[in-house]
Parts: sequence; structure tokens; C-alpha cells
Amino acid sequence: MRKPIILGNWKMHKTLGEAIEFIDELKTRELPKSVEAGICAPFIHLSDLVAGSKDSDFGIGAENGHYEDSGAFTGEVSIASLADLGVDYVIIGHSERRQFFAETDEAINKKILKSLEKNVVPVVCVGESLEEREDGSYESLIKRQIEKAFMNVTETDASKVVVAYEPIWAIGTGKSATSKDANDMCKFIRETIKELYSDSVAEAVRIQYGGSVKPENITEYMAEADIDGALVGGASLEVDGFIALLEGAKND
Ligand SMILES: O=C(CO)COP(=O)(O)O
Repeated sequence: MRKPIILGNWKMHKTLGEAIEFIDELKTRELPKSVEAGICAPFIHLSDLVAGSKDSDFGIGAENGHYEDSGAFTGEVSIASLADLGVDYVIIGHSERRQFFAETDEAINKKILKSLEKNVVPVVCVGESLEEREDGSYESLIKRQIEKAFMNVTETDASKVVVAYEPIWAIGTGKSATSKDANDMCKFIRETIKELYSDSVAEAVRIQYGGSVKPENITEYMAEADIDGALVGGASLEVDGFIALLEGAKND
């Protein structure tokens, strides 16, 4: 049985004061034990959030990281230093990074390998554009993204990876994929992983859906067999909304 996982992706939102206020409030609330919860926040907040979430029931993640441990990479933050800070997750290959920061499948693969080496859970995003959905090329695109992401990842490590299926046309648009369409793609991703590894890896890997997930639709997605959680942008910015997502994802 895969443990459901709900992660907030705050993107470029919140000042440090607002971020700390959120975490301090979340710590006072009862969170469902059967759901793994985490908040992925801008780099400059991470040190305070990791310290502030000690002994809490939720983890803290970064939204990106560099695969080199150190070096002349102005403006970048290494996954090694994120691990040293005590970060639990790192989002890798979000479509906004692929689109606006020219992140390639090759760089994404290196980041995944580095995260696994440093014991930080990689949350790998894949997803198609509206054009690719409409012209029918989306399955081959997603298959390629998965194959490249998992290149040289060992069988033991593969099951630690979290995959987030995020169709680009559903991100921040209010236009979510139907639960059936989202599940079909999560199932397709699981089958691709099975081809690359084995039945047991495919059964263990957690696959999230992301794209306009909110408290009102989370239970629909979670009712689907191949959706194990959600990567949530806008609806993760308020404590009550975030808790409602966790409540909607619990399976006990
Ligand atoms: O990109 C997303 C999460 O990574 C989804 O964002 P929204 O939930 O705001 O659509």
C-alpha cells in the first residue's frame, strides 16, 4: 500500500515572515497520520522552515537544486547544500523550470541522481502542453521524459522517486484534468516504470497529479487507483486549504 503524499509547491510566493507564520500555524494543527505532507518553498526560506518544522508531522522541500556539489554557478544552490540543511524533498523538472529556465532532460536526470545520492527525495515533474495533448503526441513525450529521468537510477533507488504528472495546460489555469484522464496518465507512467524496472518498483513508486488541485476536487483524484497524491500550487498557500487537502487524501 503506497502512502499518499501531498506536497505544496509555493513557487515564488510568500515573504519569509509569511512563510514562518504558515509553518507556525500548521504546527499547531492535527494532521492526518496516514498522509505524508510537505511544503516546498523558495530557497531563502528553507533554513528557517527546516528549523521551524522540527518535530512536526510535515517535511520541507526545495523547488529546484543544482547537481554539482559546488562550483562557479552564480545564482544556483546545490542539492548537496540542501541535503546538509536537512531538506526532505526537492522538486525537479517542474514545467516552469523546463519552460522558463531551459531545463533539459539531461540536467533533470543529473539532479535526480544527486538527490538520491544525498538522500533527498526527488519529486520529478513530467507533463505535456495543450498542443501535445491535442495532437496526440503526449504519451510518447511522457514516456521519453520518464525514461530520461530514470536513466542510471538503480532499481533500489527508483522506488524512492516521487513522480508528479502535471499537464502544463492544467497548471494555475483552474482547468484541471478529469480524474479519469489524470489516472490514465499516472497508470501509463507506472507501466513505463514497470518496463524500465519491475512490477515491484512500479507498485512502490508514488505518482502524484498536479494542476489546479484544490480541497473541492482532491477526493476525486485520490479515489483513483494510480494517483497517490498531489503536488499543489495555489491551494497550498493557506493553512486551512492545505489541511483540507491532507484530509481529502487520507485513506483511513
Ligand atoms: O504547478 C503546480 C504544482 O507544482 C500546480 O499549480 P496549481 O495547483 O496552482 O495549478
